Amino acid sequence: MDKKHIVIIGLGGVGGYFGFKINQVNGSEKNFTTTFVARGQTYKTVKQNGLRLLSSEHINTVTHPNAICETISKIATPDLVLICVKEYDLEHVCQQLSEVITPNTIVLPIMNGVDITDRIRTKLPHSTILPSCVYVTSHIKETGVIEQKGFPGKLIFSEDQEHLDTNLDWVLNVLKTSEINFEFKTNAQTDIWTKFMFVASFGLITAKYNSSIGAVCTDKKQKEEAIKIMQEISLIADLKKIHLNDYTIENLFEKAATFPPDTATSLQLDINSGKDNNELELFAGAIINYGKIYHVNTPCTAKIYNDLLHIIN
Ligand SMILES: NC(=O)C1=CN([C@@H]2O[C@H](COP(=O)(O)OP(=O)(O)OC[C@H]3O[C@@H](n4cnc5c(N)ncnc54)[C@H](OP(=O)(O)O)[C@@H]3O)[C@@H](O)[C@H]2O)C=CC1
Ligand SMILES: CC(C)(CO)C(=O)C(=O)O
Repeated sequence: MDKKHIVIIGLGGVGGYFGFKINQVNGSEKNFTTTFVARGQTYKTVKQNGLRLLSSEHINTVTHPNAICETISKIATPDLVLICVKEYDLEHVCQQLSEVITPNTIVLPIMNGVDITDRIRTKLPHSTILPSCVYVTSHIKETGVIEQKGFPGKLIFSEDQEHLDTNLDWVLNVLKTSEINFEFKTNAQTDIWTKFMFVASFGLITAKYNSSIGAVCTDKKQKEEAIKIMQEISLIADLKKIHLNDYTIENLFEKAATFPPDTATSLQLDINSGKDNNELELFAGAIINYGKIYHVNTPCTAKIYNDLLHIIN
């Protein structure tokens, strides 16, 4: 049987972490073929030196893929594509992917956001797309070097309700042999919205105060603002018939307490480092838009959205 071809697009915090794990096990067992897609200096550095992951989970810190491409157009017959980019790059990635995928390619986005699967489906209408969410604390330490801190990253994903006949056994097997901490579900919508509630509230507040997950848990003002954002999201989720439990907000603060207290969020890092792009629209923009659609007032999110626009501009 032909070896499966696994492609990881984006070697940042998330793609670098999960891509490293998948590739490292492949390095020793060679059960499948891996291609990394990276651009610019990341492409050059990883091509030359391999991908480095600094993590307490791995003693060997370097891994070399079977192939590395600078553009998606160079990928041939992928069986599984992990999309690990920021949301502002998603449209472009999907556009390019539409030229190279086969009818059997499975797409697994590993990103934040509640509408990622729908957005990919508009560009790749015939593909199997696995809805997911992820908890991990990892970032680009320097070009080609990813640093991961705290507990092992956790991926939660589900089958595609529109492609229930797609065989996912081999995908689950790849994740298992790669020692990736994952949960596979029939439906992951509740998990995706719970994660959204977590990252949108902690992301927006840490970005506004340039603080940390620990500070949002302990500072009275930051915690109150985070809770208000969570309540706004919870009202929207209710109207969308996404069933969050009565203790979700409490549980999310318990979850936050399991992160190293000084953990920064990805939104905070992007906004406070003055990057040209950030995921403010994915978080605050989405809450405000859903609020308009479902007639839910979102004053706290709107205020922080405006505060952050001032910081950015
Ligand atoms: N980091 C974290 O701890 C967590 C992040 N997330 C979410 O995961 C997603 C990914 O985030 P993260 O990994 O942190 O983002 P990063 O910015 O660290 O990495 C994204 C990478 O994708 C690359 N990229 C973008 N477009 C392309 C392309 N067309 N071809 C090749 N490479 C491309 C970027 O390249 P370049 O460097 O050239 O811009 C960048 O290196 C986001 O939605 C984020 O919110 C979720 C949980 C935790
Ligand atoms: C909050 C965190 C670190 C949890 O995984 C995250 O998703 C992000 O910063 O994007």
